[in-house]
Amino acid sequence: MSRNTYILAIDQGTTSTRAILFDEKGLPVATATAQIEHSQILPRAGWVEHDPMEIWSNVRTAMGHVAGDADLEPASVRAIGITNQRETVVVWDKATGKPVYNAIVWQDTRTSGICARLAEGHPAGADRFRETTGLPLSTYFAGPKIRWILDHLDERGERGTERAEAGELLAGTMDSWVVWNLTGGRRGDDDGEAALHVTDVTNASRTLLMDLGTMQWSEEICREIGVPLAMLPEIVPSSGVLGRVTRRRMFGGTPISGILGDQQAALFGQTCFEPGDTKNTYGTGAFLLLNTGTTPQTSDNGLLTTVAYQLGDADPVYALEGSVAMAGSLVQWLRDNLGIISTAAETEGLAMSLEDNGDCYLVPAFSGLLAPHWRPDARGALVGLTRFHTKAHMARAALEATAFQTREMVDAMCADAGEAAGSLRVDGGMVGNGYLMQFQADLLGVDVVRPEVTETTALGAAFAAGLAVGTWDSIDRLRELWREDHRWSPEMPEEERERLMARWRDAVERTLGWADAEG
Ligand SMILES: Nc1ncnc2c1ncn2[C@@H]1O[C@H](COP(=O)(O)OP(=O)(O)O)[C@@H](O)[C@H]1O
Ligand SMILES: O=P(O)(O)OC[C@H](O)CO
Repeated sequence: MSRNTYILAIDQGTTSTRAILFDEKGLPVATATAQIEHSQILPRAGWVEHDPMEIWSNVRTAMGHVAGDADLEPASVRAIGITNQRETVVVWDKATGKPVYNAIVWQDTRTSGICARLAEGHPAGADRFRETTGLPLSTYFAGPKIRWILDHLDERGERGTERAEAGELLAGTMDSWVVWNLTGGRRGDDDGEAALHVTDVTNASRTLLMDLGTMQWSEEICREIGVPLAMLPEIVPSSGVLGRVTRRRMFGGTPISGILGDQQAALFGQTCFEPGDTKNTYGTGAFLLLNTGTTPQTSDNGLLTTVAYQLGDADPVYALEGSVAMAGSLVQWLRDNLGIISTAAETEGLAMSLEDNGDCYLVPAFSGLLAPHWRPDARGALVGLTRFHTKAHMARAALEATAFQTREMVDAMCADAGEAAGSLRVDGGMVGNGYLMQFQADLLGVDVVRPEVTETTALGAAFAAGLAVGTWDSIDRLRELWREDHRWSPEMPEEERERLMARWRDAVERTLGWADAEG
């Protein structure tokens, strides 16, 4: 293999960490990929944590697998790109590099009280920070999670707030944590290298703390939420050399030149560079992003305004996003909690064994509903059951739930953008399910298109990193690398599509108000 030819992408996701090597054609090198799962720590209902040290260890192990590829010379890796589960936060001690608490995961709802208190009595309620940040007050985002950790330390007499204000504690999303460790980590190891504390604009735009207009932390909102500025990372563009891997580690000296939150990375990997380009990722959750160009667009229909990417010192590009928490995770729930399937892929055959859905709907509001409803008080429901129903109906209802939720987000996007969607580019673990993809095309009434490389998240991070070091000279070159693999076209009559949507909306209504909004 020739030198300086590859880009290494590290994809630190909700359930696993992947390391994938890409060549100059944007194709993964099959012998140099690794995927390692980490523990999901569920201390009580609604709480979800990860062990940051386990994740860091998995990053190193995954990189080790890639480095161990028999044909690879480490020096032929030209740059590293990082992509990550967004909103999940780590707070760590700057001096020791040790986390002071487990990472609080994006799905975790323990901050419902903090969010409700911040919204209470304010004329705009949960939308009080939307104009500045693009986001509603919700347990989903990172800022209130950081505040929760500081409160927790204060309650235990561990001076969380004081130490954060003094810059002794640092906070960051998973990108910050991985970069900190790759570039030096614990001080005092000591070859004089200082670890970097940075985050990219896309991750920062998910904290509820960043001003979308200035791309800087909003001092006012940080004060309101109670997150000291001294503990926050520097915000950097998504593509640009920000530092190098410390000399004492694997791939020592390699530039780190791309960071993107995973959903923005998938948008980038799908080469959705033009305003109007849209992708949907079907993984643990489902995330629909629409490129809206260089002006942030506010949603009147329950979507988020977020940063799509920023290349060097160019103007940032924005997106509208619809996020739903439960998609593939609902299939996992059928497998792990109910035990009615043994693999996720089985759902396809079960769904196809039926002529219709038997008027049965499964609304996965397990921890409330995110876009476009934003209802923390909703809880899951299976409606329409009779003695006739079987596990095949449950499997089909679980798959269809993902398609119905996607259609709700697409409808919101069309209402905001004032135009109907063209085709939809798709990726993520569930796109291997032909039944779901056909049903999605039927329900949307547009083509659903899967690319050849479905690891679009990792690919997006590789693209961002490679652009910065000259592997690719422009986004036009990246566009040429995207290739279609499969297309599903709508076959369902319009009347049937709308009948099914009406039944779904009715089912959703029945889940609202079941739980206390403050958890
Ligand atoms: N053939 C399939 N049919 C339905 N769901 C699937 C299928 N294959 C994988 N999944 C679901 O996709 C998810 C994994 O997708 P992935 O993109 O790897 O997720 P993430 O990156 O969020 O960890 C799992 O929740 C799994 O249940
Ligand atoms: O790690 P994933 O693929 O489940 O993505 C998680 C999202 O970034 C949460 O916003």
